[in-house]
Amino acid sequence: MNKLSPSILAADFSKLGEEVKKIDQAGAEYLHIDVMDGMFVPSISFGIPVIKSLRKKTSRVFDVHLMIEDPDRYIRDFADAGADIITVHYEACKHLHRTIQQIKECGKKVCVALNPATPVEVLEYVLDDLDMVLIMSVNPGFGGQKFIPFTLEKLRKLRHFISDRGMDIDIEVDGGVNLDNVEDIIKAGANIIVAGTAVFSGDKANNVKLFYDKMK
Ligand SMILES: O=C(CO)[C@H](O)[C@H](O)COP(=O)(O)O
Ligand SMILES: [Fe+2]
Repeated sequence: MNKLSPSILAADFSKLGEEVKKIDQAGAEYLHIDVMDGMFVPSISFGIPVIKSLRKKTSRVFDVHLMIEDPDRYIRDFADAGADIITVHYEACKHLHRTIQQIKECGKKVCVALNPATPVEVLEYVLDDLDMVLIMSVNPGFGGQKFIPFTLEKLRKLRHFISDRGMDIDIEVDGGVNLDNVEDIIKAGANIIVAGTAVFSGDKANNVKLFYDKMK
């Protein structure tokens, strides 16, 4: 099933609770929460206290995208704050296998994100332990960037890589997704769609509806 995961990075932070309620009521099944540390990526966004307070506003799936160096230091804290899925970057983990086990020990779903330049083959030995793979379709760090076209081919490659191994795990795509490219992205193999700017600009509830119409 295809699902939408609106990225709150594009929301109005001065009324975050209301914005989250609006997209929840519009039917978005996931909430994409971008945590940035100013080290792995240039920006600093928000962290654990924000997730804790949002947890009181919605029971939707919290899809927490950690763009932080050495995420092992904070896995337990993000799990306790209310994350359902914890995504770590391949490029930010010194010992990826250990980090994945830590997330599983917290009882949370595990996702590994790959930057645009990272090949899908790096996941060979950990794929069995993953619930989802996140393909970055922009270089992480900012919302509102342009979708990088070669990542479509990468999505196709990953879908084959997974099915060749007799598996069926979620593929999430993140960065520059909009109503004009989402159908091609789904055709290429993604089934969890992150969209920030394209959901939070203008009529949010209608944008969620328009995405789900295209994602059928
Ligand atoms: O991880 C991210 C940036 O690093 C964001 O999730 C992503 O950029 C979504 O925003 P938009 O849809 O505006 O591109
Ligand atoms: Fe993200």
